[in-house]
Formats: sequence, structure tokens, C-alpha cells
Amino acid sequence: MILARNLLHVPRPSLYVVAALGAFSLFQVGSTVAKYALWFWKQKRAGRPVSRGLLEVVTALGPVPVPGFGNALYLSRVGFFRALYESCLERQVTVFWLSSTPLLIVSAPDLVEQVLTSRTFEKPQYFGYRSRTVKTALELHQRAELLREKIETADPDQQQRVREDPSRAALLDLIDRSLTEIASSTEKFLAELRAEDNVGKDASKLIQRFYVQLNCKVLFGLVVDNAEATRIASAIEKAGAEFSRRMILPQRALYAWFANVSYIYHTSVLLIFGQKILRHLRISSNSWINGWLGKAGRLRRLAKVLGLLMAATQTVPIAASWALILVSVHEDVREKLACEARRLLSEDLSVNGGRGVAQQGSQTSQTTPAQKANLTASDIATDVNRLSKLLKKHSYFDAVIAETLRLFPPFPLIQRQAQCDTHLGDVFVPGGTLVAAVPWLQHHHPAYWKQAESFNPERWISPTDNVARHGDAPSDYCYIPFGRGRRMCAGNPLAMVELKCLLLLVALQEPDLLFDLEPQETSPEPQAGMRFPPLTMRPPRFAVRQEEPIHRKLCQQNSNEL
Ligand code: HEM
Repeated sequence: MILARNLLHVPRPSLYVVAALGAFSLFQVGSTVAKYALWFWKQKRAGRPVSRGLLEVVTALGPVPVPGFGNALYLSRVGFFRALYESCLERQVTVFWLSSTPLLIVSAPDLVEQVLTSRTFEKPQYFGYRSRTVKTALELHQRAELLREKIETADPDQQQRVREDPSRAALLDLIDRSLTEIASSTEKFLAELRAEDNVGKDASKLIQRFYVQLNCKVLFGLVVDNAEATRIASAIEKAGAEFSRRMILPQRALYAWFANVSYIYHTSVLLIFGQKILRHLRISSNSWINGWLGKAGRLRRLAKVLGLLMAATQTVPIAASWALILVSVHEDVREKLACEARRLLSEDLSVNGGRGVAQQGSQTSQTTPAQKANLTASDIATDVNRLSKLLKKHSYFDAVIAETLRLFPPFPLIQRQAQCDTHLGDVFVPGGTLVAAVPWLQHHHPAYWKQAESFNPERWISPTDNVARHGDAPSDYCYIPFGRGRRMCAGNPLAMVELKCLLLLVALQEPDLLFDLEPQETSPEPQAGMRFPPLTMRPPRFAVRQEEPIHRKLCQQNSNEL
């Protein structure tokens, strides 16, 4: 260092920075080598064949692996989803090699069901902790009195809910209590998105920031200002993207030195924020979160809080961005949504004897439901009773969200690990093998969906429950945006309320909200061939466009008929 300073006249602070970066990178390389050494040692100790040996043990077929790299180069060069699409469509189980670690991808619905529901397959351990479901945590830690009290005082509907699943009931209570927050923040956010100084700006960044703020408020009761939310949103995006890249190409840690440093930086930002949430949670009382955290030690609590933050704030903004893009691109769908919003509102008004909750006392009985619907459109966000009713009704909004999550499922890979030697169909699976179901692959499989590539919310519309659950696909396990089974997404109802609320308010208040997409390479509606999104599922850059209001003739016609 002294030599470099004297010979090259480098100022001392710069040298410290370079030395720190070098140390970080060496640490990364060292820890990766140590991780692999430990893995090899464990395999040897358990008497399992390593590397070439495993090739003989795992009997599934897949693309030919390259020594040392397996299929990692192929996956990252061709693109994860394209590689899967090319390799998995004809097989029920396909093996990919991430270096010398086999990863089995299952695509047959019955095998996906086996992997997601059987106890032979458990979630692998991430970041040193194996998170349990909220359900188990609540069952173990929630006091019986609290549950009994809830069952005795709740209405019959709620009683049923509480008996069925305590964690779900606790989350539904949290959502009911947070509805005003969700609706009024979403309303403000839409106005902000349309504001002049945001026109032309990258909308997905604003959306990501908004959901960081909203979910921190709803889940942890923590208010986060714009500057901090932007920092956290960027850290979540960058750390998440790097984590996904490394999942496919673990060797990155050895050569992507700058990525190592930025990964460490973003992870540190998140760790510091996680500490802040934990400090805040000490003084807040939210039974769902406390159930989720259970009686874990400090480090595990931190990991769980961060897991929850990532689970909630990586996925919802991606789904919301795609929903807005798709609605923006499909004018017919936009018009149908506007009509559906008004129909729901009018129905609600007629159920209320022609007196809307917000208007009670302020409207005369001569006002028609349609006029009232027009009048109440902008009040809806503050009218929690009505909003809650509208959100609970199954409607065209559910179909649009289901179809968005089908085409662009934000969660790329649902992983499990075989707990013992077992079989998936004819394929022998040694204990410890990683097995995954890929939502995107299930949702785009041409054998499961009619015109799998087109955006068609109508495939979800039918009076039967089956269609509501899996559209025109043959099984529940063809549609897995939230996973299925014991470890299914714990925040699914919250995500659905947030997304539905967004679309409902767009339809009621901003039906003309339109977006420009740039660049166009990941077109939301492919003209020819397949579209393959990036592993992170992020949409292409898009921005709000100023547009003349569209005339919703169909809608006008419907409301006149009411
Ligand atoms: C559109 C939005 C969302 C999507 C597509 C989504 C999807 C998923 C998926 C696929 C899983 C893995 C399930 C499995 O391994 O079987 C998961 C897990 C999880 N999600 Fe979500 N999620 C969303 C929103 C949320 C939100 C808002 C929350 C926060 C309340 C949340 C909390 C969780 C948690 C805690 C887990 C882990 C559950 C466990 O380990 O048992 N998610 N999510």
C-alpha cells in the first residue's frame, strides 16, 4: 500500500476503498469455496456419490452438462425460461445441473402436486433458516384464549374462518383493519403517477417505492418516507436480481467482483432496515406478524422479517406493473373493467335500497343508481364498507388479475428438497436433491392452456369453482402463481386485495391511465413466437403517457339502462 501510494501518488482514502473492495471480494471467493468444500464433504460423509456419480444416480434426462459448470452456462446464456421451455415441455421431470448440483424441474400436474403437498419434500434452507409457515407458528404460539374469544365474538362467517385456519383469519383481520390505508394510499398514488412531473418517468420504480411504503405500513405499522423507500426499493430489486442470477450460475461469485460488492452493499442496506423494523415491532401489536415471527432468536427474527419484506415488496409491484401495462395495452379489457366497476357499484347501491354508504343522508331518493355510481366513483377509496364489499365480490377484476399472474407470475421458482430417497414418477430422486416447480412454465405450457400466449381474462369466467381456481387448464397444479399446498404464499389474500384495489380505483377514477412501453423488446402481446421474460420477471421500462380521455360508450349505455 505504501509502495502504491509513493509510486503512483494515489491518495490515501482511495487506497482504503480499493483495499476494502478487495477484502470483500476475497471474502466472497473464500466463502464460496468453503461452501462447496462443505457440500462435498457432507455428500461424502453421507455416502452419496458426488459429481459424475450423481449423474448415474439421478435418472432424469435433461440438457447435457459441461464438467464443472453443469448447465449453468446454458441457462444463463440462453435465458432461464427459454432454456426451460426448450427442455421441459416434452418431459415430466427434467434434470438441470447447477455446477454439480442437480435441480429437478417437474411440470406434470400430478408430480407438481406431489412435490408441493407431500411431506417428503420440504422447503430448502435459505440464509441459515428454515422458515415455518405462519400457520404452524400461530398454532404453536398463539394463545388458545385469544382464538376462543375470537370464535365466540365473531360473526358466523368469521367463526368458520377462524376454525379453519388461524393464520388466515389473523391476516384477514389485518386486511380488514388496513383497508382504509390500502385504498386511500392507492388513490393518492394513482394521482401521483398521473401528476405532470411524473409523466415520462419510469413508472415501475414509482410502483415499487409505493408498495414498499404501503406494505411496511400494513404489515409492520412502519411509516417510511420517500427517500428511504426509494433506497429500500432499489436494494430489494438489485439484491433480489443478483440472488436469482447466482441461483442459476453460482460461479458468478468467483468472477463478478463488482456484483459481489454491490450485492454486499444492498444486502447491508436491507439488514439495517430489518433491524429498524424489529425495533419498531417491539412496540407494535400485530398478531399476524407476531405469529409469523414466533419465538425465534434475534438473528432468526431478522431473517424472517427480511424474508417477509422481500416476499411482499418484490412480488406485488411486479404484478401491479404488469397488470397496468396489460390493461393499458388492451383497450377492450379497460372498457370492460370500467363497466364492471360501475356495475358492482350500482348493484351495491341497489342492495343498499338506492342509498350508498357514502351518500347516506346527503342524496335525495330521486337519484338513480347510475347517477349515484357516477357521483360516488371518486369517493370510493374513503368508503371502506363499500370498498370491502366490492373487493369481496368475485368479478371481472379477479379474472384480469388471475390472467396477469398467469402470464407474468412474479415468483420464478418454487423450490423443495427431497428429505429422503424417493421417486417422482419413474425418476429416482436421491435424498437431498433440489426439486422445483416453475410457475411460468406451468402457465405457458401449450398442453395445459388454450392459446397459452394470449391475454384472455375470459378464460377465468364461468360459474364453476374449478374455472375460478385454474381457468381453462385441466388442474389446480397448472396454475401456481402463489404455490399450492402447505407452504403456499402466506400473503396471498393481502396481495389480491392490493391488486384488486388498484385496478378498481383505476377503473373508477383513472380509466384513461395509459402507458408507453420502452424498449419494446419484451412486448406484452407477442405478435409472433414466444416471449421470454427475464428471471426477475420485471417488466420493460414503461412510463405514463398523456392521452385524450377515451369515451366509454359501452359503459355509458349500460349505466343508462340501469
Ligand atoms: C402477487 C403477489 C405475490 C405472489 C405472486 C407471491 C408468491 C409466492 C410464492 C410462489 C411463494 C412460495 C410458495 C411455496 O414455496 O410453495 C410465496 C411465499 C410466501 N409469501 Fe408470497 N407472493 C405474493 C405476495 C405476498 C405478500 C404481499 C406477502 C406478505 C404478506 C407474502 C408473503 C409470503 C410469505 C411469508 C411466504 C413464505 C410462506 C412459507 O414459507 O410458508 N407474499 N409467495
